Amino acid sequence: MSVTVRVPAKVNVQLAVGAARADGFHDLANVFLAVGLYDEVTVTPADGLRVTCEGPDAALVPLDRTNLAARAAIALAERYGRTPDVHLHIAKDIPVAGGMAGGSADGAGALLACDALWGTGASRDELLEICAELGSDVPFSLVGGAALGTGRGEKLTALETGGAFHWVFAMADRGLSTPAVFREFDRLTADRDVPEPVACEALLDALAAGDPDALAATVSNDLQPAALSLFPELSGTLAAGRAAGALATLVSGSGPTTAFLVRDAGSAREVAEALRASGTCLAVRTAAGPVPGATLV
Ligand SMILES: C[C@@](CO)(OP(=O)(O)O)[C@H](O)COP(=O)(O)OP(=O)(O)OC[C@H]1O[C@@H](n2ccc(N)nc2=O)[C@H](O)[C@@H]1O
Ligand SMILES: Nc1ncnc2c1ncn2[C@@H]1O[C@H](COP(=O)(O)OP(=O)(O)O)[C@@H](O)[C@H]1O
Repeated sequence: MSVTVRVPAKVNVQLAVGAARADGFHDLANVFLAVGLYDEVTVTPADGLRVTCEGPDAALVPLDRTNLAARAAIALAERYGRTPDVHLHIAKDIPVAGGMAGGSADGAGALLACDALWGTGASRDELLEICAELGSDVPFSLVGGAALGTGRGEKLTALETGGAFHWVFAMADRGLSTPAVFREFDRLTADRDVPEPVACEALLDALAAGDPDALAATVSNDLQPAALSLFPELSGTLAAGRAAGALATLVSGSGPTTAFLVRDAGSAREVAEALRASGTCLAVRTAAGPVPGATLV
């Protein structure tokens, strides 16, 4: 018997970053939107713990116990006093190290799949607690939709959305390390006071209204200067998307995937085509959000 869970990628429509905390993390006002690009995690009983992965980026995914899917299975097994004897197979469509929370998606997916397979009866809150131990973005991968993440991003408040937002995503030819981007943020802000991160009211209103123009006017990412500093070529991709008529252009989270907000599915196809022709990125995808979080299929 196998259990499969489908989990979406995310884009951060607002990422406000505070000063580094004593534990090395940064307080955030992180407005997540789950978008329709998915990984699937299938869990099957086995003699021991094994991870396999398929997909265009599969070679970049660790298959040992550092894989977030493996860590999720181990964490749940430990809590329920069992051994994580499962084969975890990841069908990966979310770019790796791209700022779209692919690893977090696999962690949340494996957790939900193992929970269903083992019938642990864990409550939603218990699952969310394990997610937060696995990584700052993992709780959001479980819940999906749209949410404000505070603390290091793990404390979630669901947000209302008035409709679907359409996006084009441009994938880069290499990844960026999330800790390295936060370190670069610290370096770039070393000579000034970094304000407490707060969610932008106008942005929350734009989400609630389902208004892409209002959302475009309010999106922001405090990690963008750091990502561009480490990966300057991304400014060419952003410029190509802007020239193609995107309503807003931004780096997704810590990057290097770039995100382009557009008005509708037709504009998404046009901007995607122009980005492909620009030669400024490796691959281009379209997706809309919000979509539900980790879901049994
Ligand atoms: C930046 C964001 C935005 O959503 O996502 P990505 O763009 O990487 O997908 C997240 O904050 C990434 O979350 P996640 O990838 O789960 O990070 P974690 O495993 O918790 O932490 C990895 C490292 O990132 C840094 N980190 C992460 C979160 C945070 N609030 N402050 C930090 O300083 C720390 O250096 C930490 O050691
Ligand atoms: N299941 C997984 N899928 C992808 N990367 C993983 C996974 N488990 C661990 N990793 C590690 O996490 C790093 C960050 O991956 P990912 O979550 O895709 O990016 P991001 O944090 O930018 O959204 C990868 O470079 C990889 O070494």
